[in-house]
Amino acid sequence: MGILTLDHVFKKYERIEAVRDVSFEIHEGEIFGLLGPNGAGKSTLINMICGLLNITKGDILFNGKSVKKAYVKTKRQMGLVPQDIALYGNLSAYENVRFFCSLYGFSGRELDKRTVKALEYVGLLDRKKDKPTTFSGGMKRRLNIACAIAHTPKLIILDEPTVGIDPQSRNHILESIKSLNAEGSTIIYTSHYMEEVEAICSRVGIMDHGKLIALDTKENLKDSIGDRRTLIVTLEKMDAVPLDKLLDIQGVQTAHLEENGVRIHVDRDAHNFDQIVSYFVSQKLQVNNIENQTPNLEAVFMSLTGRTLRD
Ligand SMILES: Nc1ncnc2c1ncn2[C@@H]1O[C@H](COP(=O)(O)OP(=O)(O)OP(=O)(O)O)[C@@H](O)[C@H]1O
Repeated sequence: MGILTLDHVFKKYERIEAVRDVSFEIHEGEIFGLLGPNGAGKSTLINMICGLLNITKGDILFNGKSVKKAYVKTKRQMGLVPQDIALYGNLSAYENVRFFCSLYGFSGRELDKRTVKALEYVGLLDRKKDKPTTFSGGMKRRLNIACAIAHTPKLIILDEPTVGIDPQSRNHILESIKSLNAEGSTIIYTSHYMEEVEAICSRVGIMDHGKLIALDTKENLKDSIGDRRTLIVTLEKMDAVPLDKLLDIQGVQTAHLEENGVRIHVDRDAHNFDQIVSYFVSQKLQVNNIENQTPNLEAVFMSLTGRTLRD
């Protein structure tokens, strides 16, 4: 049995059905990626897992016990890094972590030891005396993570922890997640950045409009669209780009306009490069670049929904 089981979970807000019949299992020891565009229902699902939101229908079991019941001991084994940063501005970094960890029943030397370790994990020990109000966005996010992990939870859930931060903090966060996992924590990582999910997760669930539309290892997901390649054609100007004639070229499966050009899916073995270039030339559209992409999770999402993750 998995560490976490979602069994036909629904969530209905007043008017919106944000989560619709989602079922899956999280295996102990894995880094599971929950990928989906804004509004897909990821945060709603996460908040139900942590018991912060009521489940409209269905159930979620953590270590075999329903999260609907307030089993304090069970809940202590979860750590949530929420999307919105939750820190006390008038406390130092050290005091913030210490406070959150104390809520889990730790005190004295053990509490201090855990506080130091968590700050070390996120690379903020040298700033322990400073208040978060003096921190950059990335440092605040790292401190937020330290507060959620100091009690060494078995399951750590991170809800888009890298939104709007600098690349250095982002790398730091991704590395800390890998280390926490190597030390035994199971991780759920939600994001709409497919590069991050590809970099650290082993299995991936893809959500869209409240539904789980795919779940597998990232390799299997990419293999599932292995019958095609993606060409990204960058154009000098985007005046008028008729796509219908492109679809007449043998081996072209789909074509979508993007900000600076056209994204074209072609059969994996198609030899239609010349015809595609000739088509743009015939339309008097100057081609600045053509990128031949190997399948990634963005392509999987595109293949399932016809949209990009950031539409
Ligand atoms: N408290 C709420 N009341 C009503 N509707 C809500 C509430 N919270 C979320 N929603 C709606 O539920 C849907 C799913 O939102 P949710 O925040 O779970 O998505 P998400 O995948 O986490 O997206 P994001 O990355 O933007 O947070 C959206 O349509 C959103 O507008």
